[in-house]
Amino acid sequence: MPSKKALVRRPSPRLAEGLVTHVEREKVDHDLALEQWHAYVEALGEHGWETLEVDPADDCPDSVFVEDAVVMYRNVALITRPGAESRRAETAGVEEAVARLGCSVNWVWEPGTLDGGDVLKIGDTIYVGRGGRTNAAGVQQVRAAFEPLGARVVAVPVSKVLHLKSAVTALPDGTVLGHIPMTDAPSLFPRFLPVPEPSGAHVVLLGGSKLLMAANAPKTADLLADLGHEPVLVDIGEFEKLEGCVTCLSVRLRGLYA
Ligand SMILES: NC(=O)NCCC[C@H](N)C(=O)O
Repeated sequence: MPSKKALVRRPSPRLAEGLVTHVEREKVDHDLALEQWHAYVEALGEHGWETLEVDPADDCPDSVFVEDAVVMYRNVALITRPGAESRRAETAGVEEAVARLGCSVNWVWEPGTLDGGDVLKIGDTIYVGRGGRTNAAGVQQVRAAFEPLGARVVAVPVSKVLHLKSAVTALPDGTVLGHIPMTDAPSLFPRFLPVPEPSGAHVVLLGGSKLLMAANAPKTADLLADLGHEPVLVDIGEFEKLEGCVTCLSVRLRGLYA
């Protein structure tokens, strides 16, 4: 049975200083963010996920966005080299956490840069967004790490948003969900479902037909419920002010050899 463990990382006291690139800076309410983070972790737990906390990185404002520090494929963890220099110190704690869980560990090296938010896995196809955070050498290093294990890596341009997964994610049946104004090349995906809200493009697959989604995409939640999915809504508004979304607050580990 696949593992249902997920890594999460408690927000740094410096969260409000997190990077913003494509949005205007808005004041982040730290207490509310912490409350939203706990509710997010609880939602994972309620749906059968054992959450494991990576040691906090209090000096790194963006460390709560733990998915950017590692990409998992089967039992192999590829430790990233984040495109933003201020985020590079985040990876050490994540590396330790995945190594402790028995993953085989690999690294992205200079000149490569890669953020986990640019990597969308659908079965054995790994889409990698080449954009502001992930460069061509980073894409190539994902190929080198995972293609020998049976993956096929497809590079996708990203220019309108921070990460590939800010624009698109995928449903359990592999259909790619995206908000058209944020997506560079929807035609690259074999099945594409346009959604009416920017946050509606982000789903975390909880298992079965359950989809973890941001509460501020009600029209998309209705659309997906009407298609037979079961949206589970969480308010992550404070993280969205920093260009975070539901996907980036956890790393699900499904290929562990426990
Ligand atoms: N994978 C993600 O969507 N990560 C969000 C990262 C947000 C953070 N403020 C950043 O700019 O790096």
